[in-house]
Amino acid sequence: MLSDLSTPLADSFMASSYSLVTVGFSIVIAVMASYVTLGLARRVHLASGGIGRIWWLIGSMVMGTGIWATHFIGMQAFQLPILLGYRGALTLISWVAAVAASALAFGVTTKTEYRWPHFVTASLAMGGGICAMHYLGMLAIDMSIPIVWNWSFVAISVVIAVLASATALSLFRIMFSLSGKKLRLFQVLAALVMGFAICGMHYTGMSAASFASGAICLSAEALNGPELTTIIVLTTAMLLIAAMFSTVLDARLQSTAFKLNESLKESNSKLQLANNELRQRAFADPLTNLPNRLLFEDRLIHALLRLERTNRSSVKDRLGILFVDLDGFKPINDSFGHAAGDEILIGAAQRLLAQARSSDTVARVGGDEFLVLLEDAQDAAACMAVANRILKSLSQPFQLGNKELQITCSIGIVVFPDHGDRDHLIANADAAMYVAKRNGGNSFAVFEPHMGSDASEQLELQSDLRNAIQRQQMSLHYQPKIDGERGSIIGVEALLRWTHPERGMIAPDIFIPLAERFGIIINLGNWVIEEACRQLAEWRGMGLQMRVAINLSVHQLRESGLAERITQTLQRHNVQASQLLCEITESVAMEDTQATQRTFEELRDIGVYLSIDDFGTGYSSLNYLRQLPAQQLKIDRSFIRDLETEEDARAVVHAVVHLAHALGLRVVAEGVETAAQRDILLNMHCDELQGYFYAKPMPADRLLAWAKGDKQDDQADFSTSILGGLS
Ligand SMILES: Nc1nc2c(ncn2[C@@H]2O[C@H](COP(=O)(O)O[C@H]3[C@@H](O)[C@H](n4cnc5c(=O)[nH]c(N)nc54)O[C@@H]3COP(=O)(O)O)[C@@H](O)[C@H]2O)c(=O)[nH]1
Repeated sequence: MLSDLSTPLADSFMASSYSLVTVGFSIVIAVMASYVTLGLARRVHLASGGIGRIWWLIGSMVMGTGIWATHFIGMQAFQLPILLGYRGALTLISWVAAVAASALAFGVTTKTEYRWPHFVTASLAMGGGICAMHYLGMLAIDMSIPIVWNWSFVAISVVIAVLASATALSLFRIMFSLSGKKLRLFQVLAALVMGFAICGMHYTGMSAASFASGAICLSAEALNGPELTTIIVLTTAMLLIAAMFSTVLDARLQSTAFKLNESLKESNSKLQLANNELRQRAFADPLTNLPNRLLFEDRLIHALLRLERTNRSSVKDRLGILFVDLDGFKPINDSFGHAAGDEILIGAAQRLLAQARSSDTVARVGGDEFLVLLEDAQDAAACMAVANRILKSLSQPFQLGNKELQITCSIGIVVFPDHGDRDHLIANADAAMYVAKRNGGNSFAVFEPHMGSDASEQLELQSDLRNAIQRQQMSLHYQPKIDGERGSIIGVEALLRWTHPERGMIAPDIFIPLAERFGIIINLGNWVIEEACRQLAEWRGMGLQMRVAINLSVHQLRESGLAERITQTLQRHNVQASQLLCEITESVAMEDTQATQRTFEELRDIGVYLSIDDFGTGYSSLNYLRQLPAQQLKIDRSFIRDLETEEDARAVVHAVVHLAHALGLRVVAEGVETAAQRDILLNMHCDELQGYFYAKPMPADRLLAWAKGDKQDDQADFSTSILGGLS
């Protein structure tokens, strides 16, 4: 079908017409080429490196070829009375121009950085490329009379090409941020606008050209006719189909890759969450959410490394560690239940955090044990200030429902680098804490070397201690107690001794705390009960009636069945219960009042005598002590030491003697070292006296020899036994 679309400029020009089908075909080619190219160009934007460059090359070829094909198909639709043909070289150059312009335009538009200058460059390149291709293509027609140009139409064709390209590229740019249906819509829109740019330019450009009547085409024998159309159509169609196919394939691959990537991201984030959870569990205490020992040690290592870096030339900065152990936590847990215990622990953790700075670390490292790492502590005084705040804060009552519970704590302090090397800091803080605890709790102690906390040494010692009984390294030494009125021996205190094969005699001050901490004290205590009863039986066989005092640890008090065990041991050795006296230090009695009360009553029931040891060192409630079925009160030797020099000490001892007598208790003074002390105590009507003035603790056989006269002149006589003298 032919249609006259031309506007002849004058009679001297040939009439022209268009085949509408071929025009339509050229438009389809232009739109399709644009659609495929935009898809490819999007691949360029999404892909990276070499792949992106390949897509860019293919896209530029498809677009360039599309423009070029649109032009030549448009030329096939253009009908003149003469046959037109095209010079090969210029035809090729026009193709190169179209491909190059497309390459430039898409190269710029697909860049991540895209501003106004990029937009203008791309639009000019695209529009200019379409025009260049068209007019080079027209130049390839070699006419005997040159084509006459209407320059206004030429200009309009250029404007159409540039503006439509700019619009198409803008739509194309928007496509980058879209997906799904919107993306397809914008791709179609951009392809239509780009198709309009190519065709609009071409057909406007063709209206600008007039062919003179009588002119002939000198290149008519070059590229021409239906063959040319077939070649163009087939090449273009194949190129478009191949490009479209590869775009779809790539889109699928990209989408699969995208999905894989997304699922990988999702798996990664799940993995990350799981990792965080594991980390949290590995490094945090689940009850209080505080760091656990592992995390504390890690933070400590880092803090020490930082400190070592800043202190390279001299000690400028220090760090402190506070070992905080709650006093009396176990009884609360036992009496009020674990839920109450948990609440106390959570509350204690919060109070500790409130006393620390945000740069400090508060960790829970055991049942009721906490560690506080004070970074940038200036000195021990700064740590002590924090310790004081903690003591104050923890001693405030805890509100549990309608109950008010009160606890205290013991704190051990170490300062690095003053108190030992990095590997022993926590052990040293622990040792200092233990000293604070043994001093009655609710206090702190700063580490001193004699606290003997060398961790490896302690480990070695405790392992030796476990075998000490079996290896017969344990023995009891006995220190006489002298009756104040009669001046004769009224009994002895059995004191445990450990003869270590390499270290020699180890003092109970060192191994008893170790035994308590490592759970060996029960065995040792049982051995003491057994040995004391055996010795009593042996002495009885020799005609000596003796009362032996043994020391009980808080752990023994808490153990159920102590009274039963003592009863069985007494029976086995056929010893009267009244021959055994159990000493419990005041602070132990106060630490676990329920256990003390219960055990004291059981021991009283079986007939064993009871004594409150080291009286005056703890924070006793006299009302509570009054309720304990004890027969004796032993005044701590620190008061006896100061009797001669300090009026205060005399006043205290005097008051204690009166108080004890008022409560029906006998009073024992320990640590009597001088005759003057003895005289003062006797004047105060102290019932019993014990101390180096009379005799140091000694093995049973030495005690016998000593009793038979192997002693200094003014020392007590062991010749008579007065068992039964106590009421
Ligand atoms: N749970 C158990 N504790 C025990 C047992 N055996 C001993 N211990 C406790 O160990 C602490 C140290 O005991 P030790 O080194 O034996 O010291 C005792 C005496 O030697 C000492 N003492 C006695 N007289 C004087 C004196 O005049 N001056 C002076 N400086 N020290 C003296 O006092 C210790 C006895 O104290 P106490 O028990 O308070 O009467 C000590 O706390 C023991 O209790 C055991 O088997 N189980």
